[in-house]
Amino acid sequence: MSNPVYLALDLPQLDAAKALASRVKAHVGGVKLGLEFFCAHGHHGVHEIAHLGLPIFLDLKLHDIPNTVAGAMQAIHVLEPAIVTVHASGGRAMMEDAKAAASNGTKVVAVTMLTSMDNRDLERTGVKGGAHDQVMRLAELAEAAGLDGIVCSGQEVGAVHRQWKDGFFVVPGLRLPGNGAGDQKRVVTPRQARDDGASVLVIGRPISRADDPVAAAIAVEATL
Ligand SMILES: O=C(O)c1cc(=O)[nH]c(=O)n1[C@@H]1O[C@H](COP(=O)(O)O)[C@@H](O)[C@H]1O
Repeated sequence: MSNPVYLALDLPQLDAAKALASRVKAHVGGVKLGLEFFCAHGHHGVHEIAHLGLPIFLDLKLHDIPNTVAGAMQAIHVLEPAIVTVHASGGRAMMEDAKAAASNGTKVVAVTMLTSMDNRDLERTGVKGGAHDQVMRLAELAEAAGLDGIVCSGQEVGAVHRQWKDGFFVVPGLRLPGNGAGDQKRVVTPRQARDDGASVLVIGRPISRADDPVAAAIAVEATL
């Protein structure tokens, strides 16, 4: 099985991001370029990282009216991303149009409830019922809209996987014992997420901020 770990390159400097990705390349299955990277370096930055030959997960978390999201999807065809994110809370029509506008080779996945939120945070946004209910509800909506899968925490991926057998599940908020959680609140280990059905394991700071990122990537790989 190929390595399910995607390294989140949340770094402000393009040179530093390129250097980090090329150092850990042999120990990850792909790289994730998110809002910080894309706002700073745009298409040029994505092309630069693509030269390394790893699959690219473009984590843009699109969330707007259907027409605007579809337009954004078309504008990134040229980057040939393996995976792109939209927000499930944008609704069914937005997700349908996002999928219709994406390239055939791109998986479109919907962010359900950010791993940086707990039940209290969710309730403050006006949503009752807790993380499990919210993720299950939005996963059902994403599946009905024809998306490839969702993003959720490792605490919900087992239940979602039982309900959506052939879904593609992206799980961030992963930590080895001893790693600081930082701003993440719904955290599990990479191994637990994989065993519960995650297709992709997103890991950033435990590797990118480690004293020795290569050793940290190897340590994650060794647990899988
Ligand atoms: O869509 C994501 O990738 C994402 C969704 C989510 O709910 N939580 C989450 O942390 N992420 C991303 O996953 C990465 C996690 O980074 P670390 O917490 O440093 O491992 C970041 O790049 C986040 O943008």
